[in-house]
Formats: sequence, structure tokens, C-alpha cells
Amino acid sequence: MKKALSIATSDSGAGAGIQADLKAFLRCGVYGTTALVATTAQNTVGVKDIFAFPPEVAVRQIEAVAEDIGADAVKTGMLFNAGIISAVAETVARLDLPNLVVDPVMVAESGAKLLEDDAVESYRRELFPVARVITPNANEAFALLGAEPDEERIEEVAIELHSLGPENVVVTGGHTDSGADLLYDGRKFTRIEGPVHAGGNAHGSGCTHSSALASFLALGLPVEEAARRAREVAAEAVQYGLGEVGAGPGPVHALGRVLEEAGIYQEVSG
Ligand SMILES: Nc1ncnc2c1ncn2[C@@H]1O[C@H](COP(=O)(O)OP(=O)(O)OP(=O)(O)O)[C@@H](O)[C@H]1O
Ligand SMILES: Cc1ncc(CO)c(N)n1
Repeated sequence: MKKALSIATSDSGAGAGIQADLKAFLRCGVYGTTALVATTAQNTVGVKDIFAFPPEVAVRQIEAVAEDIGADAVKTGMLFNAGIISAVAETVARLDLPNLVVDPVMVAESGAKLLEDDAVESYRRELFPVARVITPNANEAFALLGAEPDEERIEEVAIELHSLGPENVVVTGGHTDSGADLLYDGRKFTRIEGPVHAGGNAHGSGCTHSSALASFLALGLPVEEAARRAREVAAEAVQYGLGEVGAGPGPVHALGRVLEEAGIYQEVSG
């Protein structure tokens, strides 16, 4: 079985964060491991508290996973501060871990800030240069460049982000009118279209997408095919989103369709 490592933060409500990552890994058929860098006291309504661990906590977990289990791909989610981002970048490079997908999580669906202001520079200088793919959503793509959101300029922004060093940029479009993701590989743009599911139970869609992308890279797919399949998995997780869980936007359900096809969806979700 191929393996994927998530370096990210806990969401106590388990819709996003490291919990969403493990569900997405399972959905995609890879063995998921985790390095927890911080924890949130969070539910579907909002983020009440954030507790970050010292960077060494991340380093030791990544080393433990790498020396025994290994990783065919790695994804990073919420890393919260500059110290953690630097430590993760150094460790992933030192251990030569392949297929790094960086999801530069900045703001929660509920509006809470999930990244300290001075940490943006660490993403730009330290983590993006070692990434195979970065997956900002449209708002994050502009914020990473200190620019105001303007959908007309999305291609320019992808080019500018690519110049910071990642091999590929996927700007996710969950919050745009078209709902399309945009891949830029340094030469050409590819629009990744697909169904848009209304309903608003999309808490964790970004985490699910970046984990699915890492999974498909771990399985050996080329980036474009991995990005297409990742959008399908994320969209399907939104389609099966669990409105009945919590009072806020419900968590995505990465395994919804798989459970339905197995005939056990009602027992689990009903
Ligand atoms: N309503 C939707 N219908 C179909 N696909 C969606 C929908 N919302 C998001 N997606 C897909 O989910 C993936 C993540 O996109 P999005 O832009 O929402 O990420 P994000 O904003 O980082 O997520 P999060 O809200 O978890 O932080 C993308 O592939 C996107 O196309
Ligand atoms: C822990 C965590 N990671 C990522 C997100 C982004 O959705 C979130 N809300 N919480």
C-alpha cells in the first residue's frame, strides 16, 4: 500500500484538519500517517482556541514516520506560525521526502485566522521552493502576494506564485463563480472543471482536496491527472456533506459515496 503523511493541525470537530486528511487518504486507497503541529478547539460554528506545539514536536513525528513507515507523498495543512513552517521545510528537505503538496491554510471557513501574519514570508521563502504542488484557494492566492482579490487576475497570480519555486500551482475555485480549479505547471494553464454542489456543507473541502492530490501523487499519477481526480474527490465530499452535524456549515463526507455504494450509508449517516 502506498503511504501519505499529513503534517497539519487537529480540528476537534473533525470536519477539517488532520482528521479530514485521514478520511481523504482512506477514500483514495493510501495508508495515511500524521505529524500534528498544533490543535484547535473548533466546531462547525467557529475556532475557539489554537494551541501550537514547539516546532520540535513536528520534526520528531516526521522523523519517526520516515524512518519506519516512509512516505510516497506528503501534504501540509494548517502550520500556524513561522517556526513550524521553517522546521517542516527543513525536515522534509533533509529526509528527501517526495511529492510535497503544500496547502497554505490561512483562514477557516468560519472566518477565523489560522496563520500568523509574519508566517506568510516563511511559506514564500522556505516551503514553496520545495513543493511539488501548492494549493491555495483563490483568496489565499492573492493574500500570499499581498494583493486584493480580483478574479480577472487569477492567471497572473498563479504565475507569480510559481516564480516562488513550487513545480506546480493549483488555485482551488470552491469560492468562485465557476467552481473550477486552475493548474499552472510553469508552461501552461489547465482549467479543472466539474460539478458544483450547493448546500454549503463544505467545511474541510480544501483539506480533502490537498490530501486527495497527495494520495494520487503517491499512487504515481501525473500532476494533471492527480489534480483532476482530487477535484472529483473533494466535490463528491461536498455533495455528501453532513448538514446534520453541528449548527454551522457541515463537514464534508469523503466516504459518503463509497459507503452508499456499499449499502451502509444510512446506518452511518442517517
Ligand atoms: N460547492 C462545491 N462543489 C463542488 N466542488 C467544490 C465545492 N466547494 C469546493 N469544491 C472543491 O473542493 C476543493 C477545495 O476547494 P476550496 O476552494 O473550497 O478550498 P478551501 O477554501 O481551501 O477549503 P476550506 O473551506 O476547507 O478551507 C476544490 O477542488 C474545489 O473545486
Ligand atoms: C485544523 C484546521 N485545518 C484547516 C482548516 C481549514 O479549513 C481548519 N478549519 N482547521
